[in-house]
Amino acid sequence: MKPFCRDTWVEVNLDAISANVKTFRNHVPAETGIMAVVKADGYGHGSVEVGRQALESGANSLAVAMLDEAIVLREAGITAPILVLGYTPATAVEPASRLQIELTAYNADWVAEANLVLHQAGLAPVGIHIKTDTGMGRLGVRTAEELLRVVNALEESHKLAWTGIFTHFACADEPDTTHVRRQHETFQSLLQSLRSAGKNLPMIHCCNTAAAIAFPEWGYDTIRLGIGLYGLYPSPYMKDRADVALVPALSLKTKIAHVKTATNESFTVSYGATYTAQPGEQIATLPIGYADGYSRLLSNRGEVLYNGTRASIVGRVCMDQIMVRIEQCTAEVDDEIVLYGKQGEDEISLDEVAALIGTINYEVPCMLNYRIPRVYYRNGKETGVFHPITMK
Ligand SMILES: Cc1ncc(COP(=O)(O)O)cc1O
Repeated sequence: MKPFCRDTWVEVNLDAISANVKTFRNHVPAETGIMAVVKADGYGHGSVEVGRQALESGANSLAVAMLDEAIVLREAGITAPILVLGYTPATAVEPASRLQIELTAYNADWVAEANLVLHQAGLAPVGIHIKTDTGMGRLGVRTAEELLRVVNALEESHKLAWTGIFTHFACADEPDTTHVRRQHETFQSLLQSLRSAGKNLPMIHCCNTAAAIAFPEWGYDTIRLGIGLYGLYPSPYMKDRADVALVPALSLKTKIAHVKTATNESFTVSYGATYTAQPGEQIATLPIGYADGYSRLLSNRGEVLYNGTRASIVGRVCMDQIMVRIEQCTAEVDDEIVLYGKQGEDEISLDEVAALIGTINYEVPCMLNYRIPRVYYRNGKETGVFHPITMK
């Protein structure tokens, strides 16, 4: 029995994940590792399968946004180092010890509280990466004094080990490098302040995909590879630079559920009757909608691929279905449609969809939710399916 009952699915090309890891492997210095960022369920691609493939292809560790995401990876049997990049409440740190997951810290009081929680539970020490805020304005210490306080608190702790220090860039994907260079200089100054205080520095990292592309020499001990892992560029500017050739890994496909031909001038389509089909137009109904994470902003604007050619979305995107106009009028039920990805000589890229709905390519795959199964391919063959609705 097929593991899903609706013919709408995401295809993830694991060969693309592998190729993208190897591209960055060759782009950054040999001594720089690769930390594959698989937060948000692998940017919508599936964190377990993408994480496994990235590690097999040369990544050294994984990163996620929250401890819950790291637990999923450990429960799937992944034993590689995992770093939680976001905030973890001190009261919630026990699983990080039990499953040996590294956490991020930037506050001496948090260190003391987390140390007490682990001490009272009699658990093993947890590795901690200190986050510095050099200009992202999100999480992290901002001054050398704060930083030294956190380092000293970690050194006094018996249940937390200082294993890394990092920062995150806000504008590394832009042509004007003023901000990113200023952030890197601030980061270097903070690192130097610790060396001057006699501290030996653990793992150092600062590069996201954009900085890894533009400043590979800032790789330090590892880059944190997110969007580039999935074959997407952080910005149009980074794509135009063409420093690295990336292969998009995700496609979104469905099959026609119903076909009809407009018979008269009053043939309106979808809620609000915002589209009137001309007599003779062929309208196909597709089983995907905004409740799947396919944006309603594509109403009367988006396009899909049928038989290698474009078909316009007509009418409003519904919760579970959309309608498209088939120009050749040759469509039949069960014909395959590509919503994101390639078909024939054409491609509907995530960049194109993101521009249409006024967002960035990062958000488009992250929107695809639990209702859509992920089907994985390697060497052109299906290797597995993960369907959140029916599988744990
Ligand atoms: C702290 C942190 N680090 C790294 C990333 C990955 O960024 P890209 O997807 O742009 O590579 C995200 C993030 O929040």
